Amino acid sequence: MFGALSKAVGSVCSRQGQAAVTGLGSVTGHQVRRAGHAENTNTFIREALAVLDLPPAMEKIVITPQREMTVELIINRDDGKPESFMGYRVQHDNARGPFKGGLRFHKDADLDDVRSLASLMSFKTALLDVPFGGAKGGITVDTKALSEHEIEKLTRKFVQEIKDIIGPFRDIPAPDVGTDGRVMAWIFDEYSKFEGYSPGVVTGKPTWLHGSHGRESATGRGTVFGIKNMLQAFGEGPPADKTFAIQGFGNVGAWAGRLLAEQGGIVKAVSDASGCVYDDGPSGIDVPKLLRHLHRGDDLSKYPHGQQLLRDEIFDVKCDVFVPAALGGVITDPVARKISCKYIVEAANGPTTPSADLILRDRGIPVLPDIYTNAGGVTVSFLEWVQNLQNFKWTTEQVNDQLKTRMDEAFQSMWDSSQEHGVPLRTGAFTVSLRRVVRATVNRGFN
Ligand SMILES: NC(=O)C1=CN([C@@H]2O[C@H](COP(=O)(O)OP(=O)(O)OC[C@H]3O[C@@H](n4cnc5c(N)ncnc54)[C@H](OP(=O)(O)O)[C@@H]3O)[C@@H](O)[C@H]2O)C=CC1
Ligand SMILES: O=C(O)CCC(=O)C(=O)O
Repeated sequence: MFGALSKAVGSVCSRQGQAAVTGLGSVTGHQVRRAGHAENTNTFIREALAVLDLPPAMEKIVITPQREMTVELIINRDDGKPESFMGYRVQHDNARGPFKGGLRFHKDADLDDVRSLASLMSFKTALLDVPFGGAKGGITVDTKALSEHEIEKLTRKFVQEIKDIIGPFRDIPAPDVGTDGRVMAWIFDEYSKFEGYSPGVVTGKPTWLHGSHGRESATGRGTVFGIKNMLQAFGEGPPADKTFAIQGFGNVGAWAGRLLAEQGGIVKAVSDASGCVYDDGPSGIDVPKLLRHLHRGDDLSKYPHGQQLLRDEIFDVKCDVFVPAALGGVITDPVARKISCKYIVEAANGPTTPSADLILRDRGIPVLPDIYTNAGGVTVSFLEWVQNLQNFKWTTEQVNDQLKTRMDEAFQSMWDSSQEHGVPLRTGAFTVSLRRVVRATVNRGFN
């Protein structure tokens, strides 16, 4: 086993030159179109595995999730009629610490989606070197069709069904698409009914209920730290005066947009599910004004300033940096062929398909990968969990400083590995993570 370990953690391998061919060459565009999201993630993992000289058994071990739970959730709707929903929790890997990852409430969430997102979590926590493994959960539900009371009942039902496999040292959920601090508070409350007062069972809670300062903004803020690091590494200078287009204007997209604008970045276009706003003026969209419009409950598609485009016309906007911050699988082959930006920064999880990724490489458009870009969320979740265990509260400045330090360090590791192996940043990121996950797995043993 120590032979395997030294192979696992040893340095470069002779196969690195073949990586692009070995990793993605075996996956044709046709296969990728048929494959689900999990297979897309696995393609990226396999490409990094081909760079590292790991024992062959490791491929199955790092790809296979440890546990997948599917539960039926029946609630009485407000009209008194029962309705059944499906919920999922996939625990991918816990070699480096308790399972960790968000909960997605969305009409298209399914087991395959959640499986892919769980796997990304294991490699994200490893890249940021926070002592967690990876998990993800979800419920197939259109939250826009449910009342707040119905969403609360559904959340509590979900906790009742998964309570035996979560816990502060077992598996710690957090927000993702369609969930927020309010949902995390219900999870904390429902779990505590069974196991006693347990703030550490979930992160992303409201700051007045054991949540951490800085968690709500953390993923967007981390994205902006990532953009700065990337621009600097490519010799471009700071974000000021660079142009941005942001797909998705929820928690992550809106925070990234707000912070970029504060730093002099020009946000030319933003979109959500309802449409796209575009402003080609010298200062772009007035982001605070747009946020005020949205906070009043008005649709983005009804924003009276700038120009209204169709939702997917955001991909046609010429900009320096395109930031997908919505759902996975949106950068497909046709999008990759036409997109008109210098860099893509994946604030969303899994936005680029493997075949589109190849097209972007051919076009020389660098991609800052999801497992790095959006890792600010889980990093501050880790800080929240630590505060919960200590029953202590840090200041916003302390949290944001820690976040910056960790995003900077992770960037350097990813960059160095990418340079060392002559591979794209995504493969560089996965090689760093895989080494850490495999080392922990092998050190802990299998008996
Ligand atoms: N929240 C977090 O801390 C983290 C989130 N992420 C990832 O970031 C991404 C966004 O998550 P988050 O901001 O939390 O989610 P939210 O639910 O807060 O926001 C999602 C946004 O995406 C928009 N959207 C949905 N479909 C489309 C579409 N087809 N085109 C354009 N916009 C669309 C939504 O629009 P509408 O409101 O109109 O439906 C909404 O603006 C996800 O990929 C998530 O996994 C990653 C790490 C942590
Ligand atoms: O904060 C967390 O624990 C996880 C957030 C998340 O789901 C993600 O990073 O994709």
